[in-house]
Amino acid sequence: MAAEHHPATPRSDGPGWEVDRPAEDEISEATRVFATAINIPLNDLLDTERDHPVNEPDRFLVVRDGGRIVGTTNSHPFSLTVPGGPRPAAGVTGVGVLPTHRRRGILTALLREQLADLRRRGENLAILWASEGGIYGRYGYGRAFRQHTYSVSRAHAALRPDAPRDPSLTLELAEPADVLPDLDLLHRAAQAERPGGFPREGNWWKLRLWMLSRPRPDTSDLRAVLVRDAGGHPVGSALHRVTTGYGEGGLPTGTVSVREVNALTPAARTALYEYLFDTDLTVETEVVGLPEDDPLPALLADPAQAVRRGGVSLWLRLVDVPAALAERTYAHPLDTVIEVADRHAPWNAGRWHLKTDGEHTRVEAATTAPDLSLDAAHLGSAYLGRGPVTTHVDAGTAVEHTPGAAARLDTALYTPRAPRCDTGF
Ligand SMILES: CC(=O)SCCNC(=O)CCNC(=O)[C@H](O)C(C)(C)COP(=O)(O)OP(=O)(O)OC[C@H]1O[C@@H](n2cnc3c(N)ncnc32)[C@H](O)[C@@H]1OP(=O)(O)O
Repeated sequence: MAAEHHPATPRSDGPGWEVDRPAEDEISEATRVFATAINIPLNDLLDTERDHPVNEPDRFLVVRDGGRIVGTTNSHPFSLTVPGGPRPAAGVTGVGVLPTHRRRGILTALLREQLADLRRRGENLAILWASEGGIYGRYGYGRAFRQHTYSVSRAHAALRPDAPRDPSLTLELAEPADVLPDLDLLHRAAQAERPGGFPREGNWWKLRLWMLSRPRPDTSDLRAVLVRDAGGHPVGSALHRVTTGYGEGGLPTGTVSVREVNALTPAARTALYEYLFDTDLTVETEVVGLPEDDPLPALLADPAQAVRRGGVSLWLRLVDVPAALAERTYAHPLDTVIEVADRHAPWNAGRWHLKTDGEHTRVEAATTAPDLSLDAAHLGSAYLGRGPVTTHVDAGTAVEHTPGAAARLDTALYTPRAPRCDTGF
C-alpha cells in the first residue's frame, strides 16, 4: 500500500486533485484502496470481482498522490425504473479515500468529475447506497427512500382470515441457482411495478446470490421457495435462510431471514408469508428490504405485534436536471418555474420552466420569476415521488415564492406505489 501521507492544509473544494481513469493493471490497486477505505477484507472484493465481473473498467475514476492511487469511485450502468418506465442511470459505488488522505477534497474532486462523466454518457440519474447519511447531500444526492425490515414473531404470525388463499397453488423449495429463470421472471415483474429498482442483467443475479449465500455461523444455505399456479407457472418467490439457535432448556430460538419476496398475485403473497412464518425450530421471521407501503402489515391479523425498523436508504441525484425532469411522467399536469442551486454540477444551476400534461413534458431554461427555489438534492429526494419538497420548505432549506407551489410539485411527482430497490451494488 504505502501511499505516503503528506499533511496539507485541509480543503474540500475539489480543485487541485487530478481525477483520472486507472490503467487496466491498476484496477486491483484501486480495489485495494476501496477495501482499505471501507474496512472490508480485500479477498471479499477480489472474489466478487473475479467470479462475477460486473465492473466496467472505464467507469472507474481515481485520484493519485505521488503516483499511488489514494481515492476511488466507480459506477455501474443500470436501467432504473422511474415513473414512466425504465431509464438509463448510474449506480455509484466503490467510493473510498485512504485514511491517510481524508478531508483534503479528494472525494469532492472524484464526485464532481464523475457527474461530468455520467452526463457525457447520457445517464441523467445517479443512485447510490450511502455508507453514512452525512456524506452525499452536499453533492446534490437526496435520500429518495428507505428500506424497511419487519420482524414477526411466530406467536403473532397469523394472517387475517380474509387474506386471499388459493388451494390450487403449490410450494416448491429449490436451490436458487436451479430456478434462476423463474426468480428472474418474478423479479422483473416486481421491478416494473414500482420505481427505484432495476432488473438484474448480466452477472447481477450471480453477485446477488453470492452476497446472500456468504457463510454465516449456524445458518442454513440460501433457499428459494417458489409458488406455482395450477398450470405450473411461477407466481411467487422468496429467498431466505434459517439461523439455528437453542436457548434455556434447549428450546429452539431460530430465525427465518427473508431477503426477497416477489408475488404476482395477492394469493401467492399469502402462500409465501404463511410458509415463511411457520418454520419449525424458529420463533421469528425477519423480512428485510420491504418498501414503505408493503402489504405485509395489511395481511397480519395483529399488525401491532410486528416490529418495523428502518433500514438502508437509496440516494438519488439528477445528473442533468432538465433532462431527468423531462424523462419521467407525472401524476398531474403542472406548469411551474423552479430555481435550482447546484454547486457541483453547474450546468443544472438556474431557472427551469417545467410544463407537463402528465405524459408529455418540456423543461426549458426560464427567465421569469421562480415559483420555488431549491437545491438539486431536494429534487433528488423528490424524484421517485415519496420525498416531499414541502418538507424542505417547512424546514426552511427550500423557499416557496408562489404559495402552494411546493405542494403542486409534490402532487405531480407523486407515485402511488412507494419505491423499492432490492439489489446491493
Ligand atoms: C456509494 C459508496 O461507495 S458509499 C462508501 C463511502 N465510503 C466510505 O464510507 C469509506 C470510508 N470513508 C472514506 O473513504 C472517506 O472519508 C470519504 C470518501 C467518505 C470522504 O472522502 P474525503 O476525501 O475525506 O472527502 P472530502 O475531503 O472531499 O470532503 C468533502 C466534504 O464532505 C465531508 N465529509 C467527508 N466524509 C464525511 C462523512 N463520513 N460524514 C460527514 N461528512 C463527511 C467533509 O467534511 C467535507 O465537508 P465540507 O465540504 O463541508 O468541507
